[in-house]
Amino acid sequence: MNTSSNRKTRSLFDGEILRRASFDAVRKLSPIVMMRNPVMFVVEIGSVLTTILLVVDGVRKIGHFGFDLQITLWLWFTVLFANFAEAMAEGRGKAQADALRKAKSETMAVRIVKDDVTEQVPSSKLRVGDIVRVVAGEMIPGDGEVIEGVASVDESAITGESAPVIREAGGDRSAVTGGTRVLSDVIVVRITSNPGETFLDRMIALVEGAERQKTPNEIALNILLSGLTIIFLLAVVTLQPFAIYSGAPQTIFVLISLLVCLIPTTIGALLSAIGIAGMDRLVQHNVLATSGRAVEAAGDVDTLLLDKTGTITIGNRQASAFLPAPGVSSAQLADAAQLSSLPDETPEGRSIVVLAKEKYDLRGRELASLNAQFIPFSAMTRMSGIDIDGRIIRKGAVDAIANYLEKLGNPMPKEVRESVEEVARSGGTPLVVAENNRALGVIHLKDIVKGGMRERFEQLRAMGIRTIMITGDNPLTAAAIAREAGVDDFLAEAKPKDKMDLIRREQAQGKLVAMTGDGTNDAPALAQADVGVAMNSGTQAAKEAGNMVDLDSNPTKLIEIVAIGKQLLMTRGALTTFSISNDVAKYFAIIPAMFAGVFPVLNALNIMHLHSPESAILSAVIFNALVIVALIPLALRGVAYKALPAATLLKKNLLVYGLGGIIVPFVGIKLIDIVITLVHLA
Ligand SMILES: Nc1ncnc2c1ncn2[C@@H]1O[C@H](COP(=O)(O)OP(=O)(O)OP(=O)(O)O)[C@@H](O)[C@H]1O
Ligand SMILES: [K+]
Ligand SMILES: [Mg+2]
Repeated sequence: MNTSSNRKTRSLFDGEILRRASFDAVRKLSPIVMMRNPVMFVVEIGSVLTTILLVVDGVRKIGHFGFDLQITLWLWFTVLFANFAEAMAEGRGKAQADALRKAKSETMAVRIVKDDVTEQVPSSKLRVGDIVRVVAGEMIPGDGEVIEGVASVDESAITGESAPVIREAGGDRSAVTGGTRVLSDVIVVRITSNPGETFLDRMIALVEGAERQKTPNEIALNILLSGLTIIFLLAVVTLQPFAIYSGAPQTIFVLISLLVCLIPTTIGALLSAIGIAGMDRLVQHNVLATSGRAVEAAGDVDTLLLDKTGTITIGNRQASAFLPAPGVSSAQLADAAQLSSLPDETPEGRSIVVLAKEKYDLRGRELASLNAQFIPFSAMTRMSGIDIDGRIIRKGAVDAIANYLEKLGNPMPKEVRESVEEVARSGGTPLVVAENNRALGVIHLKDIVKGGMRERFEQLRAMGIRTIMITGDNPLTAAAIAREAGVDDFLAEAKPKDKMDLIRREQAQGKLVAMTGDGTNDAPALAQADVGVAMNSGTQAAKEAGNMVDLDSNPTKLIEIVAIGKQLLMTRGALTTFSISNDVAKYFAIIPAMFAGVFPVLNALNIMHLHSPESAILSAVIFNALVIVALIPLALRGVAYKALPAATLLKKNLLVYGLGGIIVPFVGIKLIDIVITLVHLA
């Protein structure tokens, strides 16, 4: 199955989506659903009232049936058009959710009971903590973390990308997703989510919009719109006594028409569609956002933090050379490096074992037979090692080993520092190896910067966003990579907490911070950031901490995310402006129509020269409904975004949507008036 073809080719106005949205528009008439949208709920109540009155008047044979019927119908259309807009926005996500459900097929899993004992269980029976073995050709039965082995995996079911990806134990590429397929080799996976709570389940709920919550901005705007609605409701209600007093009592149909024309129905109808369409645009870019608030925050981001390994660089750090200290042979260094790396399940550790084997013909040793204690790597200590037969071997980041040796009273020799600098200047990661209290030399870990980084960072700069690389690596390596990738600034030798503290400092200055990362050591920072984008290739912890996951694992995806966020904010602003200003014209259509009979001077307001009072009111109501439909494409696609200063954009939008909002209805209402007059005469 290929969801990406679905994702990328299904147009916004696909026939099937239109059909489904038409049904949904009717379904959404339920008052329980409508109540979430106060402006449109008022229109619905108005429609119900006019419908009842229409029947009562019909039975009693009073009123202008033709006019009243048309008003009633157009009021219902107004509500339906609003529902249709929302349903259209949900449409593409729903279609995508259907496709994803197909990937959720039941498979049989091989669960490891203990050591060599395995059993077959259906994937739906797997629970958190279960260990399963998956071999080439099989479907991965649930979300989990690879704890043993390396494999290439086809993740197209969720990413739509057909190129296989590497998933391996130990490093930052250890997370696997249920429903994806192992293409080669064997991996052992620890299951990390229960059935019904998997990534695929969450992804389905997300694209379908089932979990969508209103953002604080939307809630604030809704309150403002409700306030306006109440004010206009009071105005219309108090108008009637005045109208009766002046000898021109108005029918309920006319009063409700006036109310509906005055309240901000355009934005009320499109607000939710704008938000959903923004989230959907992200999905089209292979980004899953768990919070709408994060999408809005993305529109205002000032600072972007990225980790180095696996985000800016490919992240497959491989040992490429041993640089021994004076008086130490290469073989001796390789031996110690290999020994300390035998139980080290990180990609770095495994590559050291391989290099030692290749270069110095050191045999892979059987660890179990040796009486050894392993010290695993952690981002806190930035070291790993082994205690074996009285030998204490450590390897790790330069400053970590330097401190360690310092404490043992034997500082790192100058020659080792020189090797370190040589490796670091080339952008490689130097790992220093120490045995007992002595530095044996340096391992050169090679990594490469991903393609196209420099151009993308330049784009971010043009958008006014400052990029900072943060890494646990040493300052020299960091500087080399920062220069090559073209980031604005960097922070080296950072522990997980330092990453988080840097974000806090930026936020304390009132800045909105985005963070992109993949490792467990990035998780606290991803959680602290306003926009936390985890790479899909990253660890489970990183994916859970962030509020977005990039299925393409592309660190510069933030460019698109920011553009989509800005576009969302601008679209909402533009349509709010348009909505409020386009209600002005309707005032000029309806008020003269209501009172021209008793106050001929009000005819001066009838600048559109509408045919009759009835056609004037009807035209305004029809325009009010049709403008919703006319603006659906804009609400769904978003207003065009260009990387211009905020003030310029604001000025331009006020001109287009504010002034446009005042002029367009005058023309529109006049045209509708001409058409209905012609139809009546015919
Ligand atoms: N298996 C290992 N054993 C010992 N030291 C290691 C091992 N792996 C990495 N290191 C050292 O620890 C440092 C910190 O690693 P960490 O994973 O925290 O950050 P990083 O991957 O270098 O950077 P980033 O945060 O950008 O991903 C590395 O730069 C390296 O010097
Ligand atoms: K209106
Ligand atoms: Mg990392």
